[in-house]
Amino acid sequence: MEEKDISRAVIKRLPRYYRYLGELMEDGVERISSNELSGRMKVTASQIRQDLNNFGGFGQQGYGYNVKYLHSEIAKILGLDRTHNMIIVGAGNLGQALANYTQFEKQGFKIVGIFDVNPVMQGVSVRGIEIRMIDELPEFVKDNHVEIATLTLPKAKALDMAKLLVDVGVKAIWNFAHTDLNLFMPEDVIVENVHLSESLMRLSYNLSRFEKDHKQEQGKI
Ligand SMILES: NC(=O)c1ccc[n+]([C@@H]2O[C@H](COP(=O)([O-])OP(=O)(O)OC[C@H]3O[C@@H](n4cnc5c(N)ncnc54)[C@H](O)[C@@H]3O)[C@@H](O)[C@H]2O)c1
Repeated sequence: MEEKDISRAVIKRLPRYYRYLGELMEDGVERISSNELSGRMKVTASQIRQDLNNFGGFGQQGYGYNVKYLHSEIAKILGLDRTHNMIIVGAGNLGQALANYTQFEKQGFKIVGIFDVNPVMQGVSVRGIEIRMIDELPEFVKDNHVEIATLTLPKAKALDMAKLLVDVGVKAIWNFAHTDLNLFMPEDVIVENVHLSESLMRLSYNLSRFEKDHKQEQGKI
């Protein structure tokens, strides 16, 4: 399958296709046309065909897409066809909430360790995963083939921690601390910054716009 030159916009949409296809599989649906998928996802059928054609076209005229096949091909593209060992650094509210969420494991992201600097937390378990102290981290990363580190620690500590993690062999950082770590990391370190408040700001913008439009509509009557 050709995967080169897939635009970032398409890659960004793939997780959503993957989620819908997973739901279709759970419902026992074996094939789906781009029109049906379009109805469910509220994306135009031509956009769906265009997006999925990037990968050599999974669809067949008059047959539609084989849901299971498409799901597994997208999984391969997204690297979900294998397990990724992951640790959480910062075992506070957010770190523990992420550790308690079982869905990541189902998608192949296995939380193998949780780390913190607060000695009070040493040995406490979250969903059966023991919280360890940072001094154990370098050896743990090497021994457990840790690929991804989730950063849920204070912003001021994030960069130093990221550097330490990279030094001991972590390849990817899922960063929740409010700093754009990618700007400070070597290019071969993969960083995904997550800012829930940005999502909330988009919601707020849409809400304000809706209210404004609604008032204008009322003004016309
Ligand atoms: N990106 C987002 O959308 C989002 C949302 C909520 C919170 N946050 C951020 O996530 C971080 C955690 O938030 P929280 O509410 O869980 O805070 P918290 O205070 O409950 O937890 C932070 C934890 O990090 C630990 N810690 C401090 N220094 C450390 C170090 N050097 N190494 C390892 N652990 C260390 C603390 O002991 C504490 O247990 C904060 O930076 C917060 O701003 C981001």
